[in-house]
Parts: sequence; C-alpha cells; structure tokens
Amino acid sequence: GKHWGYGKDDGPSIWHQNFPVAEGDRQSPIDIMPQQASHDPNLGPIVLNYDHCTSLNICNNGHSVVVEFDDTDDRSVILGGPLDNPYRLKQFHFHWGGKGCHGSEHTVEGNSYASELHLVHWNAVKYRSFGEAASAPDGLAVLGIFLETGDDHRWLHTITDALYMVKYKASVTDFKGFNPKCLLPSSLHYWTYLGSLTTPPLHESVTWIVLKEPIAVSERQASFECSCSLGRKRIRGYAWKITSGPPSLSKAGKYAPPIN
Ligand SMILES: NS(=O)(=O)c1ccc(S(=O)(=O)NCc2cccs2)s1
Ligand SMILES: [Zn+2]
Repeated sequence: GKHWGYGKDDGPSIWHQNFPVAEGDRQSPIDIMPQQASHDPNLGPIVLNYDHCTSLNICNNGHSVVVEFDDTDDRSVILGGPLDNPYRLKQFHFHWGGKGCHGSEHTVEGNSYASELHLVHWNAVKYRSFGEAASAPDGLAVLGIFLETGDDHRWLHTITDALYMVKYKASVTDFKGFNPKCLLPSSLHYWTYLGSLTTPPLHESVTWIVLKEPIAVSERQASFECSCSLGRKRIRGYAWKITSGPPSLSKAGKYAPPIN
C-alpha cells in the first residue's frame, strides 16, 4: 500500500493526501473528557473469551509490533458492551513512547499515558474476511488499554523479550500460547465511541472500547523503542456520544493464568 509514517514528510498532518478519510467525522484517536461522557444504562459489561487463545507469532511491520492470532473460528472473542455479536481477536499491538515520552494515542483530559495496547477484533458474523470487515462501519472492535509506568509488569516481559527478536522491520518470530488476558487491569469499566483506525488506512470501522483503568509497566518496559517509527501521535476530533458501562463478569469468575 501507500507509504506513511510519523516523520515530517509522511506523518499524521499529511496522511489526508493519500487517505482523505483522515478528514472524516469519526476519526480516532480522541481526547476523552470523562465528564462529557454520558452513562448509558443499556450498555452491559464487556466479556472477553480468550481462554482458548490462539496466538501465532509476533512481527514488526515497521509501524508497530503486532502479535497475531488464529482467527479461523470463535475461540477468542470479545462480546457484550456496545457490540451486537461476538467479534474475533485478530491481533494486538502497542503504541510505545520513546525514552520517557508518552506514547498513548488516546488521551484523558489532555493527559497521555506511557503507552497504549490495542486488541483488534473483527465482526466475523456479518463479514467474510478481516479486510472486508475493516472497511465496514461496524466491522471492527478495538479494546484499548493504557499502560502507565509503575511496578514491573510480570507478563509484559514475555512480550518485551520477544520484541528484541523482532527489533528490525519485517521480522517475524513464533509466539504461541500467549493469553492476552494477563494484560488486563482488574476493572473492565470502559468508555466506548464510534471511531476509526488510528493509522492509515484510517477506515471509520472501529467501535472503540477504552478501559478506564491502566495497567502498570516498568519505566524500562514502557520506553521500549523498536525500529518502527515513533513520533508525534495524531489527536483528532472530539469525544462525543462516549458512554460508559459496568465491569464485565468474566465467565470463569477468574482469569485463567496465561500459558507460556
Ligand atoms: N491503531 S488501530 O488499532 O486503530 C489499528 C490500525 C491498523 C490496524 S490493522 O492491523 O487492522 N490494519 C488495518 C488495515 C490494513 C489494510 C486493510 S485494513 S488496527
Ligand atoms: Zn493501534
């Protein structure tokens, strides 16, 4: 596809030249203003069925480091909350900051976090492929989790250790048996709004579900810099129709420990 990045000549301020939807009216990320979020009593808890998780590999696509999953069936899905049906887990990736600078894409009252984790899911009930879902208004559901610096995160090590294997662009390495449930905070209270992919092709196909509670990672883990491009994030649009819902009731009542 068309080249893009975070530099002066290929960064967010010129993405609209190759991706005109950048000027659309449901572009992400946004600055979340909790007081302006309206509580929607019809919104139930989100449920994450990641127990029989099917991670495959970890790769660096030059923009981010991505852990990919086998999405050929409904073993790993997100449901509930604002979603009308289960959405299949396809991949997760991070938006890291540089040394000490804050890399989160969404902000809360103008404040950014050290990093942001995105778990990307697609609507396999309505669409036949990820690519088809990714350009449909109800095609994707991305769960956003903020990372803040604090204690060392016990399970993030497995990812940051693997990241060193894929430090240079277009490298892939095996990454089986990782259950992303170990990356979740204790509370699943969330904000949700209709938005877009935060990088090209910027499709307006994402139902965003952003958790209010961040997870803690150590300074070293948060400032991981892979060779993928880092740099200014794009703050777009205004949060509207943001609603929040109660925490989820995980089916097993507790989180299965990740298998490694
Ligand atoms: N930061 S984010 O979660 O909003 C994502 C940005 C891009 C994502 S993708 O991996 O789904 N690729 C999107 C596509 C490429 C080609 C056709 S669709 S997810
Ligand atoms: Zn992302």
